[in-house]
Amino acid sequence: MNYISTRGNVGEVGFIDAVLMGLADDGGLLIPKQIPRLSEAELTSWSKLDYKGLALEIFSRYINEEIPQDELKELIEASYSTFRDSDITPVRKLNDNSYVLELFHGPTFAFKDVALQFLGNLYSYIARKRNSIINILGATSGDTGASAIEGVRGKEGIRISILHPHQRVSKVQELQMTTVDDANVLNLAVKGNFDDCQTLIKELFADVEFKNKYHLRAINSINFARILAQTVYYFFAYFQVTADAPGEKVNFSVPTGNFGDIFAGYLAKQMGLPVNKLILATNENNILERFIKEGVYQPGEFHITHSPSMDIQIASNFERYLFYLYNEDASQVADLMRQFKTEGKIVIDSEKLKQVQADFAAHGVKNDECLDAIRTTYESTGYLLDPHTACGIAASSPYTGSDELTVTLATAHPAKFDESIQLVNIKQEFPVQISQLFDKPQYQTVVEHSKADVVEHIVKLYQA
Ligand SMILES: N[C@@H](CCOP(=O)(O)O)C(=O)O
Repeated sequence: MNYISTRGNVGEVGFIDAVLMGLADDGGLLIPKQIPRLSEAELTSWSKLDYKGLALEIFSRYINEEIPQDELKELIEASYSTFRDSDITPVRKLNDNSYVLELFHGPTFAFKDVALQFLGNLYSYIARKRNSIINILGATSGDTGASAIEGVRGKEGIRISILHPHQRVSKVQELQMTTVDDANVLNLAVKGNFDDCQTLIKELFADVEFKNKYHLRAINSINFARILAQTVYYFFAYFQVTADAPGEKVNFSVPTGNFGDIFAGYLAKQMGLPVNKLILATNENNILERFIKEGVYQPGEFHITHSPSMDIQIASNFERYLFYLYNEDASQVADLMRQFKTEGKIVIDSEKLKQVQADFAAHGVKNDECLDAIRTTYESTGYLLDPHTACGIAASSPYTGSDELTVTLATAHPAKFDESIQLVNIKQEFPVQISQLFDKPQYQTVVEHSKADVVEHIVKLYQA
């Protein structure tokens, strides 16, 4: 399997080079040259596999012999042995045909661990095998940063700098990142919002000379390895909920800000998983909802919400979807992205909009609606949702109560967002791994929203 760029100006590369390149050198995103398509027989045989077995099957389709099977198996084993649930991502029934897929049993209590435990180990593997220097640069609205740091802290040959928006992540997210005292970790709290952080790092990745000089590596979902690892739980959940109805189509409701998690679902569907609707759940930062409903992709006003990890205007992985929407025509994608840069928006025609609406449904959840979903779900089932999952549940409501099976991705543990949970007057107990963070000293550097300031700090770490 080789990888190409959504903008068509990068020669084909293998999986490891795609991981190392992160953002494609032409400014686009890397995608597999061909999406592997599964036969019904393969799907049936996969339905009996456990999580790690499924991961091995899926990863093998995208990695080929670059990483020998036994070594890939070891990487998977090491990555998922850190999870607290033996199913890795267990599925719970909420009521009738409605399920939640719990993705928060990894070390930092968020879905990001599923991919970043793997990517952290993969980077170590690449550092050893290829003698490559791994200087990670990432941006976070809270969860990716904590998870990426946890995935590589203290690891030989790896350094990591993470930019987060100063005072715009939850207290627990901040503590998870900034209480880490390993010398290979740098936390920069940028005076700005997540989009500012993401734009800064994308500018640095797009400067290919700088990127190569400092060996910059990505851990955000611009890195295809992130998407790949996240497809596994769609398959896993599908097989759990259709055990008595194999082949039946399933809806997935996905809280998403950067379009990465839902794009992984789209990829699973293109591989042949019987997915019905992909329901895109977002908050008041609703660029993706507006795109799906109206066909216009244009950032709006920035809102601070109860689901801070989704306080995002510009969704990285949107470009990957555009590539498939425009029938894999990289030159059209490059034109559209140029247009976005100059005019600040992309408008698609009615034919394309029909296709978008066949692929996705969308709902932008207002702050009150999010709290309402937490409260009513707790009262009716005793299940406590985190505010992002609550957006997923609210967005899925038109589909639940029917005959259709619907799975909502539970992207984080509620203890990460106690500020929101307190607003509905629910008292929760913190897992010990979280409560102990409050006694630790914090390490972070507050910086202006300035490329020069960020560069100064990260270069110091990378040259250490
Ligand atoms: N919600 C994310 C934002 C970064 O998204 P990513 O999927 O590209 O890493 C976060 O919690 O940091």
